[in-house]
Amino acid sequence: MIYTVTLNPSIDYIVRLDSLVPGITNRTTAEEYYYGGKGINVSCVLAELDLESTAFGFVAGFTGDAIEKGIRNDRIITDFIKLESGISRINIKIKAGVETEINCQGPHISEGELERLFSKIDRISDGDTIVIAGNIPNTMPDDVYERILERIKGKDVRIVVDATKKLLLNALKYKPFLIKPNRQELSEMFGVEINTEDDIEKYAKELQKLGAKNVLISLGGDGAMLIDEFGKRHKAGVLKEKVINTVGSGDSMVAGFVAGYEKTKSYPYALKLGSVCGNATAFLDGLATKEKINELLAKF
Ligand SMILES: Nc1ncnc2c1ncn2[C@@H]1O[C@H](COP(=O)(O)OP(=O)(O)O)[C@@H](O)[C@H]1O
Ligand SMILES: O=P(O)(O)OC[C@H]1O[C@](O)(COP(=O)(O)O)[C@@H](O)[C@@H]1O
Repeated sequence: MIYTVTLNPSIDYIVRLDSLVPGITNRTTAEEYYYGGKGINVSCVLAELDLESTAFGFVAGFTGDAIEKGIRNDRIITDFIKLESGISRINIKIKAGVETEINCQGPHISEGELERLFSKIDRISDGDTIVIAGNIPNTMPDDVYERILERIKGKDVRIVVDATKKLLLNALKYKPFLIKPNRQELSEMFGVEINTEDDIEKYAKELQKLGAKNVLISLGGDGAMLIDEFGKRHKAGVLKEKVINTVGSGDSMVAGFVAGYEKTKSYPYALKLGSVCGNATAFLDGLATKEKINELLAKF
C-alpha cells in the first residue's frame, strides 16, 4: 500500500486577474478551487495512474469536510483525523501575469491529535511506501516528520519526503528513497544561489551525503534533474504547450516518479513518468488526468 501524509491539507483558491494592484479593490476575471495539500495531490495523481493509496492527515471544519468528500474516489482511501477546532486552510493562488501564492498557517494540532496519527502510522508495514509532503502549521514542533519516521524505523518501507528546510533536512537521517526539492528550495537549504547544472548536482550530492538516496530537483519550466542513488545524473526537459496552472506540478511529479519506479524499477522511466505528470498538471486547469498523461507519454 502507498500511504500519503498531509498534515496541513488545503483548498487551493485560484484567482485570475489582468493585474494585481496593491492598496485598491481588485476584481477577478475568473476563479476556481481545488482540493489540495501535497500528499493529497500525490494520492489524486496516483489514482489517475491506477494506483491505490491511503491518505492520512488532519482535516478541520467545513473546509476539511469538503476536502475529505471532494477527494474520495475508489482508488483513494481517506483516513483523516478530524480536528476539534479550526478549519483546514484556504491557500490563495493569484494569477495576474506572474503567479503569487499565499499559503496559510492552518489549524492547531494538539499533541493528543498527533498521537492519533502516530497510531495510524504504526499500521504501515514491510513493502509499503510512505509519502510525507508539505508544510506544517507553525504551532507544530518541527521534529514531527522525524517522529513519524521514527515509528516505522526498522521496517522495510520506501520513504518519500517532499518538504522544505529543516523539515526535510531533519528527515534525511531516515534515508528517504526520494526527496524532491525545487531549485529555490535547494538554494534556501544551503543559503547559496544555485544556477548551473553542476551546482545543482553538487548540492544534490550533499543531500545524499546526509542520507537521501535519490534526489530529484524540479526546475519548473526548465524540467528536472535526478541524481540517482548510484550518483548518476539524469535530465528531463518539458513539452511545449500552453501553461494553464502549475499548482500541484511538483506533487504530480512525485506521484509519477513513485508510480514509474514501482512499475519498472527503472530510474530513467520513473523520471520520464514523473516529468509527464508534472507537465500534464501544468497544461491543465486541475491536476494531471489519465487521458492527458497518456497523451503526453506518447510525445515525451
Ligand atoms: N511551465 C511549465 N511547463 C511545463 N512543465 C512544467 C512547467 N512547470 C512545471 N512543470 C513540470 O512540473 C515539474 C515540477 O514543477 P516545479 O514547478 O519545479 O515543482 P514545484 O511545484 O514543487 O515547485 C517540472 O519539473 C516540470 O516537469
Ligand atoms: O504545505 P505547503 O508547503 O504550504 O504547500 C501546500 C500547497 O502545495 C500544493 O500542494 C501544490 O504544491 P506544488 O505546486 O509544489 O506541487 C498546493 O495544493 C497547496 O496549496
